[in-house]
Amino acid sequence: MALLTASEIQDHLTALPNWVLEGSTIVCRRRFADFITAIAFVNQLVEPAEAANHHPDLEISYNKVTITLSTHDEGGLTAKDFDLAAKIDQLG
Ligand SMILES: C[C@H](O)[C@H](O)[C@H]1CNC2=NC(N)=NC(=O)C2=N1
Repeated sequence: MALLTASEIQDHLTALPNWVLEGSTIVCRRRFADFITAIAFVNQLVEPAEAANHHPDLEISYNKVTITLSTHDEGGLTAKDFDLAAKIDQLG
């Protein structure tokens, strides 16, 4: 899958306001009531990630989850990242 151009990335980000561009990745930071709720959210990521064969990088700090997406195989952002970001935005 082809790397997106800067202009394509900006268009996708406009449609996904919870995500920010950080280097060659997009990042979403979520805060939950507590650790259990944060982990429950992380568990919800498994199904869409496996279905897409596309996996987020995750950082968990108590009730905060940082989700970082990029296409490792391509070394940057592709449509796969924005497709998964949109699915993640639908999760609780
Ligand atoms: C072999 C396997 O299809 C690849 O390594 C997949 C798995 N999950 C992946 N996830 C992400 N984020 N980027 C990839 O390039 C990637 N590649």
